[in-house]
Amino acid sequence: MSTTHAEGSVKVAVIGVGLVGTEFVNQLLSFPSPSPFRLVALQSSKKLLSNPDGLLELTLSNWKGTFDQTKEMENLPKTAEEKRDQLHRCIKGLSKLVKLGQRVVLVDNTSDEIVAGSYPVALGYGIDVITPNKKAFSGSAALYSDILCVASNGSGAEFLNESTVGAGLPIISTLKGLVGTGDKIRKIEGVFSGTMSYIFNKFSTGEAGGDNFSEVVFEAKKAGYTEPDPREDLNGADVARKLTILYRTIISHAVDPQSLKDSELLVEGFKEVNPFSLVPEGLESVSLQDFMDGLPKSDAKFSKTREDAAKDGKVLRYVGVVDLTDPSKPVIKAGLEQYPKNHAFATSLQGSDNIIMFHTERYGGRPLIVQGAGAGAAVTAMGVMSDLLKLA
Ligand SMILES: NC(=O)C1=CN([C@@H]2O[C@H](COP(=O)(O)OP(=O)(O)OC[C@H]3O[C@@H](n4cnc5c(N)ncnc54)[C@H](OP(=O)(O)O)[C@@H]3O)[C@@H](O)[C@H]2O)C=CC1
Ligand SMILES: N[C@@H](CC=O)C(=O)O
Ligand code: NA
Repeated sequence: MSTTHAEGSVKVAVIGVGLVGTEFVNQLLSFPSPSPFRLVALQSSKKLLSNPDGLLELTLSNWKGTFDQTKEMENLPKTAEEKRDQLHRCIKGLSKLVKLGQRVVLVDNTSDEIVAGSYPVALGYGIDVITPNKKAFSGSAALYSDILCVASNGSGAEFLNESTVGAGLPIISTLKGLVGTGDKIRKIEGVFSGTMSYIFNKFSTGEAGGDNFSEVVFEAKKAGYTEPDPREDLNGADVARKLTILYRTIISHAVDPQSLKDSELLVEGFKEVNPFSLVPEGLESVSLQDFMDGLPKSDAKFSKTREDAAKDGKVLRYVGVVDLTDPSKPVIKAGLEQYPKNHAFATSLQGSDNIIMFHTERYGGRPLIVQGAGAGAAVTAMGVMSDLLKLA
């Protein structure tokens, strides 16, 4: 059945058609008619499907086949500079639709730094940016403040990044609601990694014995919870990125972006957080395959840590904290902690669940808590779709 489109529909250009991107396009094309959205471009690292008049006639049942059959781009960009130029040309092409008075959204479903670095260009052309990609908001303060400045300079374009923290869970929107209405954040703490949650919910139940550490890591990868390279999860970088995003969302609220200093925004982003790493020594820089092959050698060490905690009646959980109790000395940290078996982090989490507690002035001694699946294609794409709905 063909989809009809609402007058003045939002034009959507998708970059990144992997796990999350594929599910996102499925959700977009499942939207009931008349759909407020119209796909105008689909791009992977090798293929670009677009139409000079800006519209793609794709349906839920034919889009994947059509994209798979699309020929690879000629003269594929090789260097970072070539990739950036190619991307900027595509964004400039999209800006023609903006000039015609249409709302255009770039949906970045990659984990690519170069794509993330192009957000100021897109926003500058009046193209909205929606993404689950954490790179732009957790990297250098220079890029982050560029994004804030361009987004506030009157082009009317917005950036929305709900799925960068807690996947589809309403974490960013809850935080914006709290700070936007004048509440004071004292501390945000919780289990922020779907991968780490899955691993420790299965690996450390408080009982002796159980699966090997490497087995549960491979299961988390197979389930689509990990980053393309699971070391990004295991070394704490992914949690550090999420904590950086939350911290920056708080401090950039209601402040003129021009007045924010890079030092306030963490000059080097997540690299300043220094999380505890679970990647065994010697496997940090080897190929992904060598890492996977080498991980089982550390199983005994992880089992010992689990048994030591179990002897004290405790379980292991990987937890992150943004502590603003003293706002002049923010503390951002992430690491492997031990919790009693009756603690909320031990009893209430299953699968890839995240649990995030907002301790604020208004909520007093009983924090506002958001909990649920924090990784996986379906829930992540839902968060991206829900951001898109805010613009429709
Ligand atoms: N998986 C999850 O549960 C969650 C993921 N996220 C985030 O969502 C994003 C996507 O994750 P996921 O779908 O799992 O990752 P995948 O690796 O499955 O997909 C990423 C896609 O991006 C494409 N890509 C990479 N670089 C470029 C580029 N320069 N231009 C065009 N396309 C490019 C790749 O194309 P090709 O195949 O051609 O190489 C690939 O298909 C990541 O940023 C991740 O952190 C956020 C929350 C949860
Ligand atoms: N790899 C991430 C995916 C979501 O951000 C995680 O495990 O949480
Ligand atoms: Na979220």
